[in-house]
Amino acid sequence: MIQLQNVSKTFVTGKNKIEALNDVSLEIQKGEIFGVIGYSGAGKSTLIRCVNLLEHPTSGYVFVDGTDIGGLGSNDLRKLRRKIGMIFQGYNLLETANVYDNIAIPLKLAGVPKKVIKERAAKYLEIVGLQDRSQAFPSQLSGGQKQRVAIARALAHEPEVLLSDEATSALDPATTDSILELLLKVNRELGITIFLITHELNVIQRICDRVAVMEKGRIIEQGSVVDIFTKPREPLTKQFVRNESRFKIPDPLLKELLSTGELVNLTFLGESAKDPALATLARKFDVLPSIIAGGIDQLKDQSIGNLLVHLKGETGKIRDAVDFLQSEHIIVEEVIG
Ligand SMILES: Nc1ncnc2c1ncn2[C@@H]1O[C@H](COP(=O)(O)OP(=O)(O)OP(=O)(O)O)[C@@H](O)[C@H]1O
Repeated sequence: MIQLQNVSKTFVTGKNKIEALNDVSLEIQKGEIFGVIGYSGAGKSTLIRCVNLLEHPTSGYVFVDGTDIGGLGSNDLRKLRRKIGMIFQGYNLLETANVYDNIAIPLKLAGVPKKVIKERAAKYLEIVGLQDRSQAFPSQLSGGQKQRVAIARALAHEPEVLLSDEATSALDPATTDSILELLLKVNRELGITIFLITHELNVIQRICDRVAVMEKGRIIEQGSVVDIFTKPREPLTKQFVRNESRFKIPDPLLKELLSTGELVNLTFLGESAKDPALATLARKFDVLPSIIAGGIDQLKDQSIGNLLVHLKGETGKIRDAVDFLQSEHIIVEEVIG
């Protein structure tokens, strides 16, 4: 649906040159939710803005539905932009217009007939759960409701793709969850492809199919959300994943546990969650496992179990036990002090 090929973007301000994007290549499939995660300044906003040419790449190509959008004239570009809706962290609503007009005015400017405008406003306000608030002004709405209006406004153009620029970053956790649920509904029920950028792993975890990690204008790692969660390779990816989902062991406890055995993080996926693997360690390998901590991460379509386990036994036997766990498709990571 969207392809970025070797996209670079350099901003020149006075004597300074900022390489906001450096040779970025990505492919977003039709119907998926694709997220880009990175810290502030990584280049995420610049990247997403290249998809609808709010920002023009310095070099490289952007294809939407097979069309090289860099080569489009202004008329065709306007048509293409109708295929692509966008929502923002700051909502970008017209404060002086009520909810209905926030949806209706852009449609009117796009030449949509009045009757269709009415139908679409009703339809999409219902989808976002604000059918009763069409006469309210943005100042009378909560942040979550404002984002719902912005989503309805974007959907009312019946786009194929929705771009989301940190849409939940200004919202509290419960409201974030409800907006993420809405984005999932938009993806599943309306079949809209979603390309989002965020600095919150929770957003990636809850709704994305695939993710790219961005640092200093480059994509440093990308893959399915499950792979990135279970087998992060790059230090930054590990930092995102561990901060969110791994156990923080107090130093004194860590020292004590390491002085009496080995400490391993076990990650269970799918079928491996059902095997009585830990019981086997004691029976077959003479290794005593003690569970120190445990948790479950819920991803979009599956859950991942995590256990922090202390293994007590002879070193050779612990090695055999770890080999056995790996043969059972459990991901084993040694915790070192
Ligand atoms: N219009 C601009 N002119 C000059 N520099 C810019 C411009 N837009 C972005 N930059 C610079 O490009 C780099 C990437 O910025 P960008 O906003 O894309 O990052 P980001 O990952 O989205 O971060 P944030 O979440 O803080 O916006 C930064 O160093 C930023 O200062």
